[in-house]
Amino acid sequence: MLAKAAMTSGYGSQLDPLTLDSDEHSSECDTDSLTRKAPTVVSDFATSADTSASTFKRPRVEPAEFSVRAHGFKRPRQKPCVTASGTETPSFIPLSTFPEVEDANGVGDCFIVPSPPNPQIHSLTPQQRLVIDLVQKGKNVFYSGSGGTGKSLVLHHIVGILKDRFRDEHNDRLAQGSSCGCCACKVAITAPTGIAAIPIGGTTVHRATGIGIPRRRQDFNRMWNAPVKRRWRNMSVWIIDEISMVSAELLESLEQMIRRIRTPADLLPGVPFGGLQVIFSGDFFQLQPVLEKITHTSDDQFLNRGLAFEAPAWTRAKLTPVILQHVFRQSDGDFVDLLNGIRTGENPAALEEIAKRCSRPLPMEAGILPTVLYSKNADVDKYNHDRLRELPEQEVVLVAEEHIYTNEGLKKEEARNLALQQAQFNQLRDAEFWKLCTALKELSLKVGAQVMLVRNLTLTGKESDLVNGSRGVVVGWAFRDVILEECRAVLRSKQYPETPKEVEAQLMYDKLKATCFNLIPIVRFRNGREIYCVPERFSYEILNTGECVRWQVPLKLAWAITIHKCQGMSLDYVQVTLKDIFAEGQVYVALSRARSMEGLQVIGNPSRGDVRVSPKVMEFYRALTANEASSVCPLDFPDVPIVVPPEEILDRVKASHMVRTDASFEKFIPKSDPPISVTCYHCKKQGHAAFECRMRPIL
Ligand SMILES: Nc1ncnc2c1ncn2[C@@H]1O[C@H](COP(=O)(O)OP(=O)(O)OP(=O)(O)O)[C@@H](O)[C@H]1O
Repeated sequence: MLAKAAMTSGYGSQLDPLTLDSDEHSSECDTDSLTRKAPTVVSDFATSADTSASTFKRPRVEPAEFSVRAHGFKRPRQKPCVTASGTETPSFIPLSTFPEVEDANGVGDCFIVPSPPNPQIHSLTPQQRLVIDLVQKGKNVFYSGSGGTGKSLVLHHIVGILKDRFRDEHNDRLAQGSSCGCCACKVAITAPTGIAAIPIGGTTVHRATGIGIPRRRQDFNRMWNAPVKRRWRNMSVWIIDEISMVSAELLESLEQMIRRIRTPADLLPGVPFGGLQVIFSGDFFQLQPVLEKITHTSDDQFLNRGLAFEAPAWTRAKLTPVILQHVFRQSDGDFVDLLNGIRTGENPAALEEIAKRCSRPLPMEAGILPTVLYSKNADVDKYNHDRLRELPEQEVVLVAEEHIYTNEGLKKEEARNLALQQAQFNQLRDAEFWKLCTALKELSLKVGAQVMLVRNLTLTGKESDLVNGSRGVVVGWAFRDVILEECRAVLRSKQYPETPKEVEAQLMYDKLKATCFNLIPIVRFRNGREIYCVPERFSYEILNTGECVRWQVPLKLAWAITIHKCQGMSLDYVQVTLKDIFAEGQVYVALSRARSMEGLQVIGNPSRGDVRVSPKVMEFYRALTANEASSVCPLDFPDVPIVVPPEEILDRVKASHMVRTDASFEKFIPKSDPPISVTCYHCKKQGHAAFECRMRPIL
């Protein structure tokens, strides 16, 4: 029994026996608590077959009169796996047996690097190429541009190039000794939020640096934790996407810590970022970091203040800036100009103009309503919930199939081995992935539900026009058996080279056979295309530990989402509710998701006063484009107080020619040039020998 499946087994018990697949998975599905009548198969349902470009007929089942809460079933494997309680024996399924990780993230000891997009699909603009050239030359780069200029696309190319620069293969043994040269160990791909990190195959800045959610500046000392320290000493390149959401205080504190970790004590203060190549991508006109609420007034409190370019570390990094100019998301030049006027604050009246032109209700196209954007979570949840409830159809809850694969197998029946497996299992079980994965653990759908893809689909083995953010509507349900049979019929006459229809059938067949989902939603997209939306594999690997896998239908309800969640998305059919706007850049982020004015509706009578742009950001970009020094002064942050283990202090003390001044061995005075003011105390509170060491600001 697979471990994660065991964790969700409560849902695996509601499968209708009538819908069981005849293959080997079926026997594993419990059938005890389902109370429903047999669904009827309506074989000729496809009402929109005329508009569908699909190669498959879509026989539909009517889920009426039954309560379905099924599909995420325990999947049998050849080998048993450890449970949450550790009562079963763990399985060893080498990661190499799995297909390439599609949305893996760097966590734990290492980073998994995603495959780059096919470079032939897009020809890059000269500016996009320039960014890549600079990266290849080893420069520190900050590249920016308005929404839709291809920042994320360039990032994927950069990752591909770095993958070529460093070895592909991870060396476990060397990694222990801190010098594995594989790309995963050498490149930290990060973003400030999980939502932004997952699509680039990265991890959050907080997780990569091991700082968690810092409340006090002292919390940055978590970076001295041995594996984190080792990782950052070994790292060569640090990528931060959506840099606009990283605060100056965070960047400054991390830079200080990374520099100290990477610089031998006798060479302090060292070079910026300890010599790491840094690549920052983002648009400061978009969403900004959320300021911590001040709960108490302590000197040590971490407040997440300022924008990244206000950090002294930003100046020290000597970044080469590149501004991408060509907007790809929207093809209508007029719309691009209006959006840019709102983005930079130069033409706030553009908001009124867009609102006027886009105030009419959007027609329902192919049964699809536009996605509604709200600024607040509560509005979104309520809206989606209400809309789903209003639908008269039977609700079906698709429960994800989840698995944990630990790296450590049952090679030896040793207690140590089992303990390691348990530790790996615990780490995987607690991974952020389960919370942040874009595929939901439980997806409630009804016929008529407005949905959105949460991943790009490769239906015929190539990139399709159905991408993350594509809008659709659930038009029916199909039985797994029926789809499998259809696939078999197509594949029976398979020849080489395969036709797109055969590739599609094979991919669909494989995905269905890999899971136990017995009802598959049929979704019609805005372009009229109608598909079986079969489960996809979402995975997350922690190097040297194992892999978390979630199989789920790649959809989410899309009547509404928050503006913060939509940063980075392209939406083809969107209704923006401009009320309760509370952040700078929020109006621009909301409107610039739309691919065209035809697909945009604005609600709420906004006025030019609703356009809020930070004067600091305006000045920053003005100076950048004019190639002048910005008048925005770096903020002044006190240096991070360092609490390091004694051996670190002692190394530093020795290397900095510090002398002990008292017999109790608790206080040191440095004699170094440049002078570093260090005071070390025995840490009695923590009950072990640690020292607090205050260093003077190193600039
Ligand atoms: N050189 C190019 N040729 C063709 N299409 C491109 C090119 N660069 C980007 N695009 C397309 O433009 C769209 C927007 O790109 P992307 O999401 O990378 O923009 P972005 O700058 O990251 O946007 P945002 O700031 O809103 O996150 C995508 O569909 C992408 O494929």
